[in-house]
Parts: sequence; C-alpha cells; structure tokens
Amino acid sequence: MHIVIVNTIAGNGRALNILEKIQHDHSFQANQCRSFITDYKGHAEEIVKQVTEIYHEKIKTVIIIGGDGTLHEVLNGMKHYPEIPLAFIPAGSGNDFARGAGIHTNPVTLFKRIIDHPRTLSFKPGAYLFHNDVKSRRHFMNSIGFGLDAEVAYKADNSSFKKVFNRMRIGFMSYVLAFFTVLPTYQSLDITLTIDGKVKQVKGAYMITVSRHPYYGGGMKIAPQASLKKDFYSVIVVESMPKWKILLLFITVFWGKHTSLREVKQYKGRAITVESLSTIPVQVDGEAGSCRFCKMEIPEQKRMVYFG
Ligand SMILES: Nc1ncnc2c1ncn2[C@@H]1O[C@H](COP(=O)(O)OP(=O)(O)OP(=O)(O)O)[C@@H](O)[C@H]1O
Repeated sequence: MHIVIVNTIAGNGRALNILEKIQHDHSFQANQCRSFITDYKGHAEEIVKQVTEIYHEKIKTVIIIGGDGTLHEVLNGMKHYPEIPLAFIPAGSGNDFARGAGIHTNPVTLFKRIIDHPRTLSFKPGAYLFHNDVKSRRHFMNSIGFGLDAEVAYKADNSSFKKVFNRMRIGFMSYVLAFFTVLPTYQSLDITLTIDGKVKQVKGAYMITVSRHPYYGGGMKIAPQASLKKDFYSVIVVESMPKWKILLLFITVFWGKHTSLREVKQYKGRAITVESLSTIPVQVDGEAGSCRFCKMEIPEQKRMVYFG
C-alpha cells in the first residue's frame, strides 16, 4: 500500500492539481494508493502518525505532495518508523528540500518512478530539541536559523503579501519584502554557540544557521558546503556588520557567494547547541517561533527517500 498525503493549500493549490493528475494515472489505480488531504495545520503529522501505527507492515511508501512544511510534519509523524521510505513530490512555494535533494522531475513522471523504479537517497535528518528534554526531540530536514532569518520568516508568514506572491508563483518575493521591512530595526544577538563540545561566545551576531543541505528561503544558498550525503551540519554565523553589507550578503546568498564576506564564518559539526540569556527568534524548516536554548544532533538512524 502507498500512502499519499496532500496539502491542499501548498503552493497555492498546486498540490491538489498534481493529485488530480496522478489519480488518473494507471500507476495510482493499479498500486493500492490511498490519498489523504490535510484540513488544517499539523494535520499531516496526525494522519501519518495514525496510519503508520495501524498499517506500518503494509505500507511501501509514504508519498508527500506539498511543500517543506508538510514534509516536516510527515517526517515527525513517522519518526518511529524510519524503515518506511518517504517520497516527496514538491508542490510548495519554496521547495528547498527538493533543491537540496536534487528532485527536479515533473510530478506525474516522478510519481510513476516512485512507484515503479525509484532512485533512493539515504540520509540522516537533523534532530533538535528546545528544552533539554529528549521526549520533545523532533526532526528537521532543511535548516534551523536563529536571528534575522527567523524574524524574516515570521514576518513573511504573517503578511498579507505572501498569498499574492504565491499566487504569482514568486513566493520568494515575500521573504525579500519581509527582509526589507525587518532590517531597519533589527537587533543583533549575543549567543553561546557550542560545536562538538567547543564553546564560542558570539557577540552581536545577525544570525546563525544550522543546515542539512545548502538551501533555504525559497532558493537562497545559505550553506554551500552542506549536503544531505554528509553526516554533519554546516553552521553559518553572520557576525556583526554594517547594514549596507547585510544587503550585499542578501544579494550574494542566492549564489552562495556570501561566504567570501569577512563577517560570514563557516563551521561544521555533529552536535550543536545555541543558548541565549534572552528569548531569540528561531525558524525550523521555515516555521518561525522563539527560544532560549536549542540542541541539534545528527541522529543514528537514516531515513530513505525515494525520488525520480
Ligand atoms: N488545509 C489546510 N489549511 C491551512 N493550513 C494547512 C492546511 N494543510 C496544511 N496546512 C499548513 O500549511 C503550511 C504550509 O504548507 P507547506 O509548507 O507544505 O506549503 P508551502 O508553504 O506552499 O511550501 P514551502 O514550505 O515549500 O514554501 C504548513 O505549515 C501546513 O501545516
């Protein structure tokens, strides 16, 4: 049995169009595919949790049609079943995971290949927790960012212009606009950063990003050296710099050239902790919130992803 999870609002309705196309395909009808449509935020995670608990022995693949937010939910909904392969048909507005994993194929062809002859990628997602409580441990597959990027993600998600840009298929523009709104009043961060046991005091940083692959924010190449094939994180620290230089960073990041700026430092590690005396903005796979502590580790278990 193949489980297909569809987020109706992802990519401004693109996921639903893709579902309609693949439902008419012979592979869908001939291969015991059961589709589930999300009705609200967090629903994908609930559906997958229930379905995998009941049918885990019968499920061949969980196929997601949606954006990175849906993938994040599904990854966490089935974290107790790492042996069940995941497949991702990108239909969001940002689709950074698809970029990082090299998924480019057209959706119907991708679906057929997932069912018949999938190529596989075996990778370790990131694991994170906010309260040093292992029960609250969750997974992420793109990045966790602290500071400016999280503030921008929050602003973009809660803006009226996001829907307009998504409808025009230029979803990244909502981040561009949010960036220019947030920058003038943005306050930098004082953070204690620990990478594999080595402690660094980071004063006046604009942001710290911990990545599993290079992309975020709808195509910005924030961590050019990160790769899903490597079992460590790429950590980018943007130190204090004049605001005009932040603009330069914002332009060059689309090509991954921002790392040549003196204030941009790159590190790598398997166990990362970010701590602050005050509450700081954080984004996990694009979902914005706040925290004072975050621990990120590379888990033991790998997750199999099918793609075309
Ligand atoms: N029916 C629904 N109504 C409202 N929100 C939903 C519904 N179904 C899913 N969601 C939420 O929609 C959010 C956005 O979904 P998703 O990230 O998949 O799409 P996207 O934002 O278009 O893509 P990307 O993250 O790649 O930019 C997720 O947080 C998800 O929980």
